[in-house]
Amino acid sequence: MSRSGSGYELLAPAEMAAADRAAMDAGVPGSVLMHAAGMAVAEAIAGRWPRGRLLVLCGPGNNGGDGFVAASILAAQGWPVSVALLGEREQLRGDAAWAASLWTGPVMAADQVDFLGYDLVLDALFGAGLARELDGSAARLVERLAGSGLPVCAVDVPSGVDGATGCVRGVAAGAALTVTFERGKPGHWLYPGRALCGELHLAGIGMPPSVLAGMDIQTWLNDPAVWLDVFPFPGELGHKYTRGHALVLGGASMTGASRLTARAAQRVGAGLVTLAAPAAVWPVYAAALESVMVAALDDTQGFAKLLADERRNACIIGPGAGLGASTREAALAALRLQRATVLDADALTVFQDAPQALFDDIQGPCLLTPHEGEFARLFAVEGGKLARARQAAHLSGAVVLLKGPDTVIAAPDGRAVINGCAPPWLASGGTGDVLAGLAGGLMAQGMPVFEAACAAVWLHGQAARQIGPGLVAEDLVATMPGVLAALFARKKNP
Ligand SMILES: NC(=O)C1=CN([C@@H]2O[C@H](COP(=O)(O)OP(=O)(O)OC[C@H]3O[C@@H](n4cnc5c(N)ncnc54)[C@H](O)[C@@H]3O)[C@@H](O)[C@H]2O)[C@@H](O)CC1
Ligand SMILES: [K+]
Repeated sequence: MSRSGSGYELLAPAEMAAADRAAMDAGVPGSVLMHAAGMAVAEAIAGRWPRGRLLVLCGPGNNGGDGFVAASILAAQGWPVSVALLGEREQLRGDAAWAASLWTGPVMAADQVDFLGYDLVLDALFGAGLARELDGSAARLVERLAGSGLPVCAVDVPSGVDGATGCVRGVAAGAALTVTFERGKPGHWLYPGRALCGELHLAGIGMPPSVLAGMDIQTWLNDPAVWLDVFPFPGELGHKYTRGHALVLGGASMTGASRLTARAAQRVGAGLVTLAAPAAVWPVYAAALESVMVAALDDTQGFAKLLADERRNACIIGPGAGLGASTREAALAALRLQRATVLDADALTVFQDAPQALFDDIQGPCLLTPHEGEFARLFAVEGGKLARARQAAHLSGAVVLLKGPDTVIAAPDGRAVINGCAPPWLASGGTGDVLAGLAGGLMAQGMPVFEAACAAVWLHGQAARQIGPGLVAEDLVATMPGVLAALFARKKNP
């Protein structure tokens, strides 16, 4: 899936509607925005497909209005265009009624549509105004569209996809191309909506920049623009003691996991990394690690004792840690001392019986990195992925990084980022351990938690893209220098 256009700010449909209203208040008529939207759709279609028989499906609101505009423009360019309307023409209101008046050809009733005989469909049924599950004639039409096998261009979102959540409300037909306006929406980047959008094209429609600049945007696509300003680029006068000291808890049996974590923390720039492991397995770790220091833990309080040295300013606990008391004690010790703390894997599950006890101790900088299973063990929250991550951050007081193909990072203050750069070959054992190490390594260097989490996810995804299929977790660590070099170059030449 390729994505064109610029812009990493995301607006939920209700926010986009508010922007539309503000633009109108600022003196840009809705019809002007709608004409620009329809024109952008027509241009996108003409730029992508050879001229062919086009069926335009218009809905009862302004999404349908965009469809009427695009139909009129393409017909004037000589495209054979047919238009069908879901609903009654007399019921159209405002800008949509104006747009329909531009179309002088026949308008079919949606239930009369026969998909045979067309080369392409423009789906302008529902966009930002989707308010409930599709049912009845609307659902039947979208089901028939999905089953038609025809290529689809969707206006704003594929009809039935909720722009706020990416969830399908009833039914939706996948598009080859989705043309949206001014800013992307969370639903373009959250699955299943993301897969249903096909290629995403972002078109400007003349919204005054002051309108968008005046919005309190809280949701972004993961992009260095969100966090580059606070990324810890090493200073010329820096030395290892100024670049943080990450302390990683090693487990008694799954020794590879925390080694990956420690190496990732090093690679991303932590000045020093110590791996603290039970004394019985200390030789395993010590033999496998050179520049990572290995400390032997003789009891469950050992980790807390290591934290007495304040220079150990960040902790990464969980990968391969095991579900015993030592993992729990280490996590609580780090949190109580308000060290920058990453809790991953076992360090999340170990609190499943009493998550509030964990949340009560989160007073300082803390990142939780659950996958969906671990998340469900800690948080009884419902809704789309973005809303659930936000609620979890609010409830716990930690930044929550909810993993998956569309990883969401949410901060307790309401900010959230959706990641769009993780290829599917990242889904393999050990990659999460590397991610925890990258985040913790950045936090050790003083990067704020939310931005560190976003940067870690981005670096992880970029490394995976460079490696390609066949990736194993170790490759991510080895690829990090090249990814960082490209990021450093971007910092110099933004
Ligand atoms: N001036 C504007 O507001 C602009 C809006 N634009 C377009 O307008 C769209 C938003 O327009 P609207 O807010 O009118 O919303 P939509 O056109 O997406 O949908 C609203 C209509 O659908 C009906 N509806 C909602 N959910 C339904 C369901 N499940 N089953 C059956 N009917 C349902 C509503 O009753 C209403 O009639 C955007 O997606 C974009 O395409 C663009 O033209 C840019 C300018
Ligand atoms: K649509």
